[in-house]
Amino acid sequence: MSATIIDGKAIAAATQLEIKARVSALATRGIHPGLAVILIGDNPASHVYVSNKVKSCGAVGMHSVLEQYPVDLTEAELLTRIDALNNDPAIHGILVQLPLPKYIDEHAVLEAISPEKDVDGFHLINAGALMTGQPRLRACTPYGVMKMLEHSHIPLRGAHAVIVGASNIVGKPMAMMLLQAGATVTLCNSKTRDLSHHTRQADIVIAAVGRAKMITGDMIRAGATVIDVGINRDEHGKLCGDVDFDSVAQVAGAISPVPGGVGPMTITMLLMNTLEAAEKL
Ligand SMILES: Nc1nc2c(c(=O)[nH]1)N[C@@H](CN(C=O)c1ccc(C(=O)N[C@@H](CCC(=O)O)C(=O)O)cc1)CN2
Repeated sequence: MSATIIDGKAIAAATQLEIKARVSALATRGIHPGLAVILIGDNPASHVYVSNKVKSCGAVGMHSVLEQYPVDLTEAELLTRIDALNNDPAIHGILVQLPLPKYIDEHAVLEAISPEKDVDGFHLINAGALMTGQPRLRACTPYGVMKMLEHSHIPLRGAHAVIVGASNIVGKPMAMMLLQAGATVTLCNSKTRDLSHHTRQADIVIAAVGRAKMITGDMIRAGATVIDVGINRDEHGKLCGDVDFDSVAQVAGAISPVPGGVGPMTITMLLMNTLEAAEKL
């Protein structure tokens, strides 16, 4: 293996120390950042993620509330809860864990969260602010990737970044953040012809497509930086990313692993957004 490992766990730990210090500073102004997490249904992975979010709040000295509802909660009931949290002065950040049950309109729910408390950065106002170069609250996963690149001193200005996956949560906001940092961005999707033609030209590849190990070493230019956003299970049921780590690590200059890469940064940037929302008071 020749690639340097971009250790998301270590970067997350360092960033959480900074957040903790800023939380203490806010306490001197009588402000205690608070996060409300809403979880609907019994998706086991979602349960793990929300419990890690709540634990991480405690670790940096933030207040959190976890509201868990059965899968038959109606959309109207959910909107009523969001409205109450929008008006709760002890709550600075609200997130509704995705995916939602199919019968609930995700867009309606995300737009119901006050943009000032939208610590996932998914509200149209926050997505639009990012798009027009005036970022407010930013989507946590791409925000975390930007921190990882910054921490690893990967040059972005003038670099060619290829993103594989164009979701609202990762691919699209990632493209906007990289563009704003001066990168030339290619945004690929599931219908892109000859994907490796694009990835082989990249200085930076961001894999966010949701297919286990689909980015292989032959698709990567020697020395490129590869960030793996995927969370999948391989044929043995083991957690893996969208990147075939073993073959890509032979050619890449730097690579983030799964687990221990982008995942811990997603949670850390949620804390950062909650802090930033509270600091604006
Ligand atoms: N409202 C939201 N829903 C979802 C988001 C989101 O940002 N906001 N993202 C994903 C899930 N997610 C956070 O919610 C998330 C996924 C994975 C991790 C993580 O730390 N993964 C670990 C491995 C964990 C494991 O063992 O399963 C790692 O990569 O090291 C954190 C957060 C969808 N929903």
